[in-house]
Amino acid sequence: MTEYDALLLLSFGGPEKPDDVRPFLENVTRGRGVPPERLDEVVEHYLHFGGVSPINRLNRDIIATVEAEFADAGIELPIYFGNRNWHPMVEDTVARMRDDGVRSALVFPTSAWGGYSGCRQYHEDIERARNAVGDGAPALVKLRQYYDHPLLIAAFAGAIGAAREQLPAHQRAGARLVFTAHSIPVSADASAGPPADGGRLYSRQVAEAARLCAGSVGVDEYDLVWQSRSGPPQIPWLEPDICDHLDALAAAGSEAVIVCPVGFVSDHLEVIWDLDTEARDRAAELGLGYVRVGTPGTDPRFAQLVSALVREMSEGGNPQRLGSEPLYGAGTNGALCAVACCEPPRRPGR
Ligand SMILES: CC1=C(CCC(=O)O)c2cc3nc(cc4[nH]c(cc5[nH]c(cc1n2)c(C)c5CCC(=O)O)c(CCC(=O)O)c4C)C(CCC(=O)O)=C3C
Ligand SMILES: [Fe+2]
Repeated sequence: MTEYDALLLLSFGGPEKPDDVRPFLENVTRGRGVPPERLDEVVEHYLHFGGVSPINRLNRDIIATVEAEFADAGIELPIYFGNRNWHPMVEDTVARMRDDGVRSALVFPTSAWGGYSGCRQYHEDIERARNAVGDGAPALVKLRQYYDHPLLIAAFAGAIGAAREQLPAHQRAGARLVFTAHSIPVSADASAGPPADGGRLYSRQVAEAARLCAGSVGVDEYDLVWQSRSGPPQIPWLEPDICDHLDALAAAGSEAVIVCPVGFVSDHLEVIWDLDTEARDRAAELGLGYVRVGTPGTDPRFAQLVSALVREMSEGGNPQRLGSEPLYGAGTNGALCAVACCEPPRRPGR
């Protein structure tokens, strides 16, 4: 059994006060060709919530539930928290880990998926942080993708059932189940995963997770749509967009929707703005009943999932999983998990 001294929860990061919003967005979009008009729009989304993204608080809540779960499970690993784009920055956290004497740590990413943004970029964060710390930086071993883990699917399935109960009784049976995940450029999806697997690893994993969740709640007919597209309008991203899809459902005579944010582990800004604000308003205009499914982050099964991944990595054994799409994502010190996996798109100016 390999010995590890700590777990690092590695996430995206978000602003915690109005003055943080611009510098945070500059970190996120550095060199990525996101047009200024889109950025101005996103600034407004954050300011709508007082300039505070819920994401850091949610990650601290996740850490608290995982600490309790580790205590129950007899896993003696302190948990550290670091982000890609905002404080606590992963570089600072890894420096603190070194100062605390951590030699070797597991890294739990808050994205369940393959693809550049959801997986490879986390390897890059690990490598950048270790380089910044230099001598004595701990070895960092990233945990694998977990999009089809039975505990994740069970948490979503439970939340779908609970959401259905929130609809008025007469809408429950007929409500359309709609899964949604973060859109990415079609070109980024095409290069997601090792080329030998044929690409599209992100959208294939999302589609499989949706199928598994629907199956767990006994629903045969459902939809998968995308949200929160960014980038210049002439570049194609995964479609249909959630709001366009609500129009189509209303036109086809649907009376209500159950919207499941299968692509997100917690209620961060894309969920509370794009779903709880924009999509909900659209549904109201269309006269569609609307309920949004809760995310799994604070479900005890999510903490158990972290324990299970830690055990799997330290004790070996086959991954517990329900799906069959290719599964990657584990790597040491930022090394890629497979040859040419999730090559980043070429962007202007790079
Ligand atoms: C696949 C995916 C996930 C899920 C996997 C994972 O969780 O990692 C995710 C998560 C998140 N994305 C987030 C925020 C943002 N994403 C942006 C931009 C982008 N996201 C992309 C993809 C993804 N993003 C892409 C292809 C871009 C275009 C620019 C680029 O090529 O990188 C921008 C720039 C402005 C905009 O254009 O919207 C912001 C502010 C937050 C924090 C929210 C909060 O504060 O609560 C979280 C968790
Ligand atoms: Fe994003």
